[in-house]
Amino acid sequence: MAESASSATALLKDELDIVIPTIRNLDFLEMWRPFFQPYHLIIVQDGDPSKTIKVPEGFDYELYNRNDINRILGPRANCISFKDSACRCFGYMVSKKKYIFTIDDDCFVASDPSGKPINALGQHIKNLLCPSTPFFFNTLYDPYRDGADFVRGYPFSLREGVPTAVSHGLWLNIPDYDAPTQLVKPLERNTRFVDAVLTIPKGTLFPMCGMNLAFDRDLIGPAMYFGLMGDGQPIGRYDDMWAGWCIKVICDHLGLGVKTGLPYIYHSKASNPFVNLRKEYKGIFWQEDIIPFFQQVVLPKDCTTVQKCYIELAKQVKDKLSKVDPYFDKLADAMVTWIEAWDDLNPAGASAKLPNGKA
Ligand SMILES: O=c1ccn([C@@H]2O[C@H](COP(=O)(O)OP(=O)(O)O[C@H]3O[C@@H](CO)[C@H](O)[C@H]3O)[C@@H](O)[C@H]2O)c(=O)[nH]1
Ligand SMILES: [Mn+2]
Repeated sequence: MAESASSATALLKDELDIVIPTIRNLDFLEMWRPFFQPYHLIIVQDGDPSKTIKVPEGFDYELYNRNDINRILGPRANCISFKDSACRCFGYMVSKKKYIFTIDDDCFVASDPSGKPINALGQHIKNLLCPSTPFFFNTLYDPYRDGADFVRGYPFSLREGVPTAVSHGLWLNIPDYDAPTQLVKPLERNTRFVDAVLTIPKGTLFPMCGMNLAFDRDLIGPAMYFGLMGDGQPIGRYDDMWAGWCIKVICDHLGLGVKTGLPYIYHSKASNPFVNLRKEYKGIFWQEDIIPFFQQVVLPKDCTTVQKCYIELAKQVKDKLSKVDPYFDKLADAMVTWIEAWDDLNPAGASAKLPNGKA
């Protein structure tokens, strides 16, 4: 029987939104009901806005389609992707909560090796409420976990850790492989459950997947822009990757932590590798320039807020990546538009206790 988060016991019930990008009906929520029901959902409906998305009874949600995005953002709506899961970042922008958990609609409840259903949301909350250790690697993994600690030789001056901004979960069954790997290994399934949560060390980038991801919106929200993907764009399936590289250099600069590992979800279906190849191929060779760019990024000391960091990053993208392809010039402008829209919808000091409801 799944351990359920009743309204009374649901951790961060009024401080966390669940953001779901979708082009399908949301029947998958039935299996998540024991864990998700107490929480507010923000559904970002992609594709045809005239299509009706069915949400199972009993969930508290707000739903935005493309007409809503255009109405709310006006001309700035062009920074939100269309016909790509990148549209989910609109949900981050309109949320009024401190925490976000985002999950794909083909991600089901996974079971741990004992067969117990995994409360992925509960584990993300644990990860976010526990410090990270980006400055010195603890070889016994998460030192704050019951039954573990800092090992001998770990500097005591670093044992307080830093605030955790991002919790990156993993996937059983269909792994998040790129199209070439998917084509070479069509039958490969991830059956390996690794019972660990790791802080990604400072100065190390990672490939962030958006299908099972949580973050502290107050600490890093403005940098969680999923870029220009999908319709009318030369690239797709690099939405979460781009956001992951941006948030990691900013977290490193601001002294915030990023964790990966538990929780697992069960990724139920593989998207079409041929369609994926068409979306990804430019990214596969562009990233050989993008990664060295992010590895050399230095943010000035006076970049003391996420917005200032992000605007500075956009400038450097424009200066140094536009020569790779004019797309990056457009992307850099969209990064600035995103921050303008974010600050419009989230004026500094606005109470996080605002009621739910359509922006
Ligand atoms: O045009 C679209 C397509 C899909 N969605 C919604 O987005 C998620 C993910 O869709 P799907 O599971 O079909 O695709 P995956 O390849 O498994 O997605 C993963 O790869 C990355 C693609 O960027 C991403 O990080 C992962 O999500 C579902 O909820 C679809 O309903 C959409 O909104 N628009
Ligand atoms: Mn999927």
